[in-house]
Amino acid sequence: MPLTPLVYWAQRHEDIYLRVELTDAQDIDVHVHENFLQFKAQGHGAKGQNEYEFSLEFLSPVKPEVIHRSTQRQVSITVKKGQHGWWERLTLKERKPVFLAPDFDRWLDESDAEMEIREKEEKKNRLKASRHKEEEGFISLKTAFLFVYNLVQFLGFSWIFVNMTVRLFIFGQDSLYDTFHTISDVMFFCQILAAVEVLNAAFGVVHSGVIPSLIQVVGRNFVLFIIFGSLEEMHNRPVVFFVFYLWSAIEIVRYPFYMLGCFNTEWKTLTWLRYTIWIPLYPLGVLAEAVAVIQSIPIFDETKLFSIPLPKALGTSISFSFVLYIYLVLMFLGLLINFRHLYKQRKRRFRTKKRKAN
Ligand SMILES: CCCCCCCCCCCCC/C=C/C(=O)SCCNC(=O)CCNC(=O)[C@H](O)C(C)(C)COP(=O)(O)OP(=O)(O)OC[C@H]1O[C@@H](n2cnc3c(N)ncnc32)[C@H](O)[C@@H]1OP(=O)(O)O
Repeated sequence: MPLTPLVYWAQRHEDIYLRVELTDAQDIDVHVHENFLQFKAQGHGAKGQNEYEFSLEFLSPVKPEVIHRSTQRQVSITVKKGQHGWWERLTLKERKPVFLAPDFDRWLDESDAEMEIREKEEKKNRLKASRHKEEEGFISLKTAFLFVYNLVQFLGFSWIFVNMTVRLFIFGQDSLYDTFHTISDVMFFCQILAAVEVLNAAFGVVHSGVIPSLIQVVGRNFVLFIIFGSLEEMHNRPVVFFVFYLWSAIEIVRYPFYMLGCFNTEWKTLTWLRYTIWIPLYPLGVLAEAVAVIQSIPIFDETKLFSIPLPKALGTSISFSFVLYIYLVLMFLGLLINFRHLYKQRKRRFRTKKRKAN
């Protein structure tokens, strides 16, 4: 014959807690329907090892989900109230069942329970506020980092652009022949640093595309380090002037635009320039780079620099110019990808602005 275990109870505004005095309980079966709870389990209770069961008709309906957890000493049951609120008693009948008693370990009266809710909410708000502070700290660190990065690049490219322009006015055509000697150190610095842009895009620091940034940085550094840097014969060619001038012309607009963006500010003329002057500059820049690559092909063939040695049976070596022919095709593809990307950015930017203005 099943016996009834001792059951202790307590409540909060949202939950009912039941503690069933059964040790080593097994085959626990708890069912809840509307305001009815039924419990059945095998275990060691007040009357020794036996099957124990009880049922409760709650004061109000409860939610059907019920959580129970059994430990060596007891079975804990949590039932969610159907509606948030305080119950004046647990059961529908005013006379409480004899096996039921208050759980003084968890007992709180209504005002204490309200205080508990308030404390929990305050704790949550404090946590939220500290998270918000952390986020703000991270954002200001990110803004500071981007601002300094953009400032350094802006100063570098401004120095290049102004220096080349002044030299062009002073020395005329002669200045085209010694661009590499006067400018290359700063250009090397700026272009190595530009690798940061690929990392920024890859780690989501800024909303730039990774592929367009990679094409831009790899493309420029290939020309700078391989074509110009490794061939002394290229140093005095006017093509260096055109490549450097076209690169720096966009950057003295792009970096100040980003600097203002760091503070959610914009200057309309600068925005328009950033999203417009690439239209002539990009094809011209790639054209100038292609001319540099084509000019370097006979030099690589002659000097055999970077040529790839082959096994004797196949011939002596493959000239690096073979790689350069492939690169010329890649340049064309890179130009298409970045042109499309910049066109989309331009459309997005001006469409958003127009919508905001309406
Ligand atoms: C896989 C490798 C293969 C290699 C193959 C090589 C082939 C090579 C072929 C091509 C070679 C080209 C070489 C380059 C030549 C030239 O440069 S010619 C001169 C003219 N050039 C240009 O006009 C291009 C200039 N470059 C760019 O515009 C960029 O580098 C870009 C990656 C091509 C595009 O920029 P992107 O960042 O995607 O667009 P934006 O609209 O400007 O930015 C998006 C948002 O991100 C914010 N942001 C980006 N960077 C920063 C930053 N540093 N600081 C702060 N904020 C930044 C920006 O504000 C935008 O924000 P929202 O407006 O809020 O979206």
